[in-house]
Amino acid sequence: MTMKRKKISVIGSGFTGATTAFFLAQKELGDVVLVDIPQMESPTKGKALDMLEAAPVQGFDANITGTSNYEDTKDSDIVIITAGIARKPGMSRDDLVQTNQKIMKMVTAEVAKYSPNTIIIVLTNPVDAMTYTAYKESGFPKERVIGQSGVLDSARFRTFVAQELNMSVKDITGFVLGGHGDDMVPLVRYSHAGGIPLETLIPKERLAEIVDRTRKGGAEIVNLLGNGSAYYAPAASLVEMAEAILKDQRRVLPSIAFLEGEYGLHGIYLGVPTILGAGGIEKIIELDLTEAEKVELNKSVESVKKVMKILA
Ligand SMILES: NC(=O)C1=CN([C@@H]2O[C@H](COP(=O)(O)OP(=O)(O)OC[C@H]3O[C@@H](n4cnc5c(N)ncnc54)[C@H](O)[C@@H]3O)[C@@H](O)[C@H]2O)C=CC1
Ligand SMILES: O=C([O-])CC(=O)C(=O)O
Repeated sequence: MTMKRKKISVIGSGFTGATTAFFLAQKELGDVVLVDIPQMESPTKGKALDMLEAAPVQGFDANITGTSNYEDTKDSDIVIITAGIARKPGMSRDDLVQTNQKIMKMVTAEVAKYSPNTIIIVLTNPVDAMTYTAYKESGFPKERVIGQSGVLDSARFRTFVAQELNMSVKDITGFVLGGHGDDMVPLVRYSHAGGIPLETLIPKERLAEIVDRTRKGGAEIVNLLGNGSAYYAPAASLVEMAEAILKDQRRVLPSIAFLEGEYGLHGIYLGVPTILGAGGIEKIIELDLTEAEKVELNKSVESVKKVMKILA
């Protein structure tokens, strides 16, 4: 029996796109096609070749190519969209909406034309609204258009908790609900260290500080970098989602999913716990929320709706 390699296209060959391409190849999840605009074709080809030349040293079997021609993305199993501008210190993610919506529309149209059966994962900010844009523009079923925020936000939360407790990050779980903005909702009640509820291990005030740092985790990196936003942890998060889909793992991961009644919400893309498998979002998991958590979630929903109103 011959096993065909998977094909993964990554649109946008900037910091997040290039890093994602490299992680995908290192994990041998498939052959990677890295796409950018024609003016960026040469550096995109250069990055792809440079990565490919790491293969003999690191010992991975995956082809990586750079292009500005969407024909090269034909019949992708997964397309990851990172195309667009990133924020600079002092900006919010929402300040990117007008520019990135235009880019998202153009990119999605090309992606859908050449890979009508693919699964799209969106990273571009403001990601809840951009995932909605890709959904509308592609005409794909909602299960096949997914956004990335919760894996990253939970990873930040888990990092800070592991540091606080001086424990392995491997044993820390976290759950972040809502939009990818400053009022995201890290669900402490559903977070554990080695199966032990965090609330029994960390004093309330410290937990509140960790939640606050998580909410501002993107801005913390933006301020440190000075000229761009995070890319290693975002790329790692995209790859975890892509792997769950490509290998039909049915992982329980937070994704930005289209809600039609879940959590009492309709017609909005928002970060919720999901099962990711071969079909994309196989299931949205509804958690019981306390009244206080509901209030926090609604605040986050209002922020996402405000950005969605700007969409043309
Ligand atoms: N959802 C999340 O958790 C995260 C989202 N982001 C977002 O991801 C996006 C990308 O970030 P970076 O890679 O750091 O930015 P970057 O500026 O390094 O790369 C963006 C790339 O997109 C390309 N691009 C622009 N228009 C395009 C088009 N029409 N077609 C194809 N490519 C196009 C640019 O030429 C550039 O190479 C930003 O919007 C950023 O805010 C970044 C980190 C986490
Ligand atoms: O903060 C940003 O602009 C990029 C991003 O979404 C993140 O790192 O969480």
